[in-house]
Amino acid sequence: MPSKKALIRRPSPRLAEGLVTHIEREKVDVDLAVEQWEAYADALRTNGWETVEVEPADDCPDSVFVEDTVVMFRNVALIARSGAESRRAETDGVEEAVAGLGCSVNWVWEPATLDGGDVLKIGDTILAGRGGRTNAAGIQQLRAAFEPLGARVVTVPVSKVLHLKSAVTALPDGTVIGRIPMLDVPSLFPRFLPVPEQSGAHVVLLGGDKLLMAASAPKTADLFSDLGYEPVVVDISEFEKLEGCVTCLSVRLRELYA
Ligand SMILES: NC(=O)NCCC[C@H](N)C(=O)O
Repeated sequence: MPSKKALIRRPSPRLAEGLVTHIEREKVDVDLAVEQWEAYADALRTNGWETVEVEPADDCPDSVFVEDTVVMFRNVALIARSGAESRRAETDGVEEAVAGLGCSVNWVWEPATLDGGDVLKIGDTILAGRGGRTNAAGIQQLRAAFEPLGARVVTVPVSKVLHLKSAVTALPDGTVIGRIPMLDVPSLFPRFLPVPEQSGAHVVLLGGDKLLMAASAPKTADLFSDLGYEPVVVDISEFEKLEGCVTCLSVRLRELYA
């Protein structure tokens, strides 16, 4: 059944200790991050999404990036196993949250690793990034979990950015958006629209023509407006310092069964 719920998770007081892999570390203002997170959650609610808070994980600096902990396909949740060992404890509260919403729950098992940020769904096609956080076994387990439900998993090599979705996301019509220098194999994305800013590669589809996106990509917001979309802009500067983007701060549940 169609549903409009979004999992979110309050930032840890230890957010500033979060992992940084592909960019220089910058000082994170945790109070500002909390304000930005609240504004992000408000933007979801204002646009028709009921937010569901996963129990905070204060000892896990990166726990606000809840997208990495679980992949949803229909009402089935696949609990991830991060390629970053320091992030594995984050899944505990997430299992409870998705089970509480009536999802059927599966797990990624050792030796597989998979971060939700490496999984981009476009209709029933699931693009899976094989990169620093997701290994081949992780992709096999993703396939085993979701292909029997009608998904088709397509693997994409990722080496230049943290996750597949750091490089690309997709517009409501399925057009993949990103910047070519960030892609290992650009030809894997048949309908591709280059965007002028790296953080413009990240959109959360809010429904209809609305695209949630970062304030750091104003030229891309203009481009999307010109194409007939309605950008909903949030400032997430403190999360961007930790290689986060709009997509990683929530998990949308669009087909709950209950
Ligand atoms: N899906 C995402 O893009 N998640 C961002 C995670 C950032 C976090 N500092 C990490 O390195 O795991």
